[in-house]
Amino acid sequence: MELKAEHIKVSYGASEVLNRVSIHCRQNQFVGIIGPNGSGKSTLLKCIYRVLKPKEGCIWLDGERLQDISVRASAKKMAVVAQHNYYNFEFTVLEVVLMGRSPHKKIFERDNAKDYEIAHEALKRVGMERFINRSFSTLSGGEQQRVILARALAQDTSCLILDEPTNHLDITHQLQLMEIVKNLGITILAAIHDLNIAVAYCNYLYVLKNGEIVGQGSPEEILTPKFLREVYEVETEIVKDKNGKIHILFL
Ligand SMILES: Nc1ncnc2c1ncn2[C@@H]1O[C@H](COP(=O)(O)OP(=O)(O)OP(=O)(O)O)[C@@H](O)[C@H]1O
Repeated sequence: MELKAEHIKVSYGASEVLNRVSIHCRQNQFVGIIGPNGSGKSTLLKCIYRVLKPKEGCIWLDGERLQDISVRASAKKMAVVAQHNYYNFEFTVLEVVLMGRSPHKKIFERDNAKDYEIAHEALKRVGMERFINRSFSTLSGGEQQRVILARALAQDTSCLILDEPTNHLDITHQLQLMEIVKNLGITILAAIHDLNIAVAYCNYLYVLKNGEIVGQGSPEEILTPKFLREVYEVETEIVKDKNGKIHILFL
């Protein structure tokens, strides 16, 4: 699926948080959004997954304007792993993952054997099948994050939006999540803090600072010590490993 955001403007009261931000995720590209705290990454993603309505600008899914598509129809195309996941009621892990199936069902249609199979498979993929009957609220932050990824996998979409997906995860599960997501072979848009994770998995990066895109390109093209100094005010050294992949050392 192709995803485009054009000239997105968002303000909270008098303060402008996004100023005419445009991004383009081509089909099956893994696109990262990086940038300092408060630069507007989550706000941009929230506009895309319909939690926020931009003041100006337009979002396109496969050439259709998001505002012209029903929420159910967009949920069939786009799944979300957000930063914070709260439920007001007690749900088991299985119930949370089954929620991923709801865009595919009619109102009041019950989950069927195929839905259960898909949910089990998704939980297995993220290594959470043994927690299937646990209450979601009793899980650790990292376990919850993996269940939310399972819910997104069960949604079976051609686009996945991730807001700092590795936040709560230890290094094993950070890499596991990124590998799972990459291997889906679908369009991915992810806000990522860890620059080395972004380098390792993204084909293309957008850099946000103070609500504006200040850089874009492949990680190798844009992540230079000079650019990182300008954006993050840190000193770095870029090294290449034996496969030619770059790694950022913070000095
Ligand atoms: N509901 C709100 N009301 C007022 N200001 C808000 C609101 N939500 C976000 N902001 C502000 O908008 C700016 C952008 O926030 P956003 O969460 O998009 O940044 P971010 O780049 O995702 O940050 P982080 O890396 O810290 O998660 C911040 O200055 C934040 O304080």
